[in-house]
Amino acid sequence: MSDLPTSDAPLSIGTRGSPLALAQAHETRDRLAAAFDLPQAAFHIEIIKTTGDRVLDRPLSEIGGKGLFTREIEDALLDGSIDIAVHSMKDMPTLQPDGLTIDTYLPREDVRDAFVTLTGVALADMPQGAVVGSSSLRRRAQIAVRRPDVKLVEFRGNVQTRMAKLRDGVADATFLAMAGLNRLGLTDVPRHATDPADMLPAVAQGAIGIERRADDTRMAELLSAIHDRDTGLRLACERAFLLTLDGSCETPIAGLAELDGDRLRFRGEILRPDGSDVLTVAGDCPAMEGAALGYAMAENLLARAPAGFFDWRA
Ligand SMILES: NCc1[nH]cc(CCC(=O)O)c1CC(=O)O
Repeated sequence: MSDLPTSDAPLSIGTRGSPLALAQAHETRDRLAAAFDLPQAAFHIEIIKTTGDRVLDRPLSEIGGKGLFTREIEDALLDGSIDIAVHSMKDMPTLQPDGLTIDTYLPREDVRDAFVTLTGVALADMPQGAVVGSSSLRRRAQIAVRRPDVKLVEFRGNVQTRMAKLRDGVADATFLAMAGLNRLGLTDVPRHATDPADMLPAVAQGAIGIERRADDTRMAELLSAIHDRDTGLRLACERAFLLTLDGSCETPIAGLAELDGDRLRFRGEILRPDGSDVLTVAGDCPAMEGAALGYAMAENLLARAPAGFFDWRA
């Protein structure tokens, strides 16, 4: 391997500064260090504040716009001040700006949503009229479908803030990604992992992707050493599904592709935000053909969606 990073010329890893983002950047650094037998000093972690980090008082769906958590980081890649950027793929826009690419994925964490309370019960066991805090359009719609009696309140913030809100009685429960809890080592947070067969996660949930300049062949070569092929195959399908639906809406979307031998099996759904309608789709394909399947699954939903399905915001 030519041209490995050194402590004099470290590889610069761009990331947001949240505890979860830092854990993901450290995992990326540690995997690269292990793959090439490099010291930590051969890497530099560059923390970059994004619009999504600055605006804390409004639901993200209200701020709107693409790339709330990514624009400033992508600018740093484009101007050469960092070499790679580590992202939660769940938060990534489906298309990257000209000149950038994501083709490296770390092994995927748990894809499930965790239903978090002070006691660890499931959503189905919550009392009538319980209050659930979530600012995710998808989770809110999925809760409304399952428990129309539940009262939904907006809820943002990191795990500690959310647990404090539960203790203060602001809400009885919230949803968090199992992946985040696991990556932060938060084993003591009472949670009930929801089976994806009961509630589909967000597209790309639990996946970390690494972005680089498209023409940076040195980084391409380095990153190929830590790429997880299975995650890449699953994400190709899920991201094609999202991309195809994306143009039309800010509609709640869920989807999950899983490998079964040499087959990829996908399930997806779109919902009305109030939970009054859910359309689901499922299919499978050879593992290498996930992008075509994701596209076809989305086209299927678009063809079946009743008039006005995507117009809820108007
Ligand atoms: N939207 C925020 C976000 N982006 C990624 C994760 C969790 C980790 C992951 O899914 O990879 C979270 C927090 C959450 O949903 O609980």
